[in-house]
Amino acid sequence: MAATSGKIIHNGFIAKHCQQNRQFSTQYRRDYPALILRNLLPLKGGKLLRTGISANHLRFLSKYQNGYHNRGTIYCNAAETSAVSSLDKVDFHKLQNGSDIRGVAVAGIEGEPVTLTEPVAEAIGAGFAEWLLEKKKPDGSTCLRISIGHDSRISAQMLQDAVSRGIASAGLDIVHYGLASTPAMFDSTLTEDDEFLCPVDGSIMITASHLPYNRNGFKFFTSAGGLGKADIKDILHRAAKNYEGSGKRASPTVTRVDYMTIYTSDLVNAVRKAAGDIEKPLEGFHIIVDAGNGAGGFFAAKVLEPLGAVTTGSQFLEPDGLFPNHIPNPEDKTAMKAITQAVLDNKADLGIIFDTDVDRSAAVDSTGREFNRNRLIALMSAIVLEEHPGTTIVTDSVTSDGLTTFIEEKLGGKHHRFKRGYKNVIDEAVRLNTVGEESHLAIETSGHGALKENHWLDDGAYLMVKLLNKLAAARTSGMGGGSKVLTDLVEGLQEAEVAVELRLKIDQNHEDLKGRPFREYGEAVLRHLENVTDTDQKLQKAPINHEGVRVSGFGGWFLLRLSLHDPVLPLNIEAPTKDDAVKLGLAVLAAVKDFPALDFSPLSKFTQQS
Ligand SMILES: O=P(O)(O)OC[C@H]1O[C@H](O)[C@H](O)[C@@H](O)[C@@H]1O
Repeated sequence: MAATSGKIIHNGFIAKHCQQNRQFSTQYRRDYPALILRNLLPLKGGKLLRTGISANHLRFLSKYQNGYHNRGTIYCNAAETSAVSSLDKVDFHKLQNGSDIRGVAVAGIEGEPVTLTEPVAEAIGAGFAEWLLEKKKPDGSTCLRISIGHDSRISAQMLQDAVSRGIASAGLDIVHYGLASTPAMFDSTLTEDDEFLCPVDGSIMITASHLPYNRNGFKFFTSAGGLGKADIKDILHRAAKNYEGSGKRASPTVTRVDYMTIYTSDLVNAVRKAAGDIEKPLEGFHIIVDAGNGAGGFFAAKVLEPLGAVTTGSQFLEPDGLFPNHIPNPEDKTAMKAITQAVLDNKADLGIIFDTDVDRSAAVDSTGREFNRNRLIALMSAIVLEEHPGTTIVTDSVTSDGLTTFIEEKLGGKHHRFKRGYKNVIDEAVRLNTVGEESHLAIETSGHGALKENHWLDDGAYLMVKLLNKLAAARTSGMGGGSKVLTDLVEGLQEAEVAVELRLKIDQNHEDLKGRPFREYGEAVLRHLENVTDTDQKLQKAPINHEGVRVSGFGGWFLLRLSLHDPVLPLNIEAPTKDDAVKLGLAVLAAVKDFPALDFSPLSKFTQQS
């Protein structure tokens, strides 16, 4: 969604940030009475003491931090940032996580020292600003502008202020959006709207997606999309230099913009337009949202309700960076159980669940059947193939054989199974279009998904808008209410009785690595597995495969591959029965047990169960 019309700024004001002590304090401007916070939090000289913040205090702070209220000035240090001294030597490259930056931002968990300190974040902010200057090469008359948003994590404000100082040191303008979603941040690089100071030249989302509360990180965008691995490496390289250099300190001038107003009104307008310009196309539908206390709570009040839907029974809409109810993650079984139960208890038509930063989503129909993983891809493929017959659907590597059959035989499309990683999948769909193969959907089993019609924006909320369009259109054409229209669309998708993912860890300190990086070791395991399966008559290697070793046999399949981020070999097995799945597991076990640095105990355990 990229807005192009003029709109009114809400909450727009200028906030000047004062120069801060490099090691300790972060200044927040709030109109919540400073006294209340002072009573609750241990203060010393206008700053929080750096020890003894209890879980309750953190919870209070996490909720409090996410309001849009401003003015009164409070000096505090929301998250403890110095388990390592702030000027300790830092290996910046270890903060790279594929095409994101991630680290530990809150102290207190044993064995997880803080790596994302204020000085580190400040150096990263400066690194991104320098990278952007080099990319855009503005002439002297223009000043580049960067938008910054964050999810509900308790370290969000601390990191936001620190990256802002870094950006200001490079002389760029800064716009704060407050609590926002990752897709909204990308959207702000595309939207043309002077009043909202858009488009921005670059954008930063402060999030660590579904990871635990003590982690945090950064995602970066320009109008060309999310930055790739090489760009992140470059930014971290620059950050390391900034961190070591003396670096000039800057007091950023920040403009606050309620960008989520633009973003949500675009989502609302998309549904209205698809329904033939009806004001309340979802009137009479009961739809429940579960935001898992992440940033997605807006979807109930700002998207569904204006469209006429009833949202009672929605849960965990309040931002709470300690995630007290469940992990905001549609891949998590507890999270899916929570939304399913809410739909059944409230006799709702549909349930919608988001991850923390709303770039991933899943749904549940009125009978409690989940639309996630392969079923969500099947549903989205059905919708997109109705609009674009024959188009190619690009997915990640762990998708099922049943999905391929469904897309190709039932829907008449083409399934291009590529690699794991949302950026890989999106980039591949973009590439296919450039070489003449039409593709309109790139989607992962993780719940990430992007459409060509939506600028290839990786947006969990927009995926849900496509489902809402379908509900609204079905009712308009007299096809009856409820989510049956969606359930009917995935009719015929074959789903395996047994579907497991086992994650086999590589011990990086094991002598069998002989000092090699874990990736080399993992690749050696994969090569060996490939050779062994080549000689087994009962197994057939997938003729086209872009990642790891994918093999069919015993009516099912397995895929062993290297994790995108971790020293782990994830193994997916799908089969019609447990016995068949065990046979596939035993074939893998026979090959990997020659590698002592690999912890294959989850696989041994799986093959012993019958
Ligand atoms: O390779 P894995 O460890 O399974 O992780 C892969 C996943 O990592 C992150 O969560 C990305 O956001 C996903 O796009 C990706 O699929």
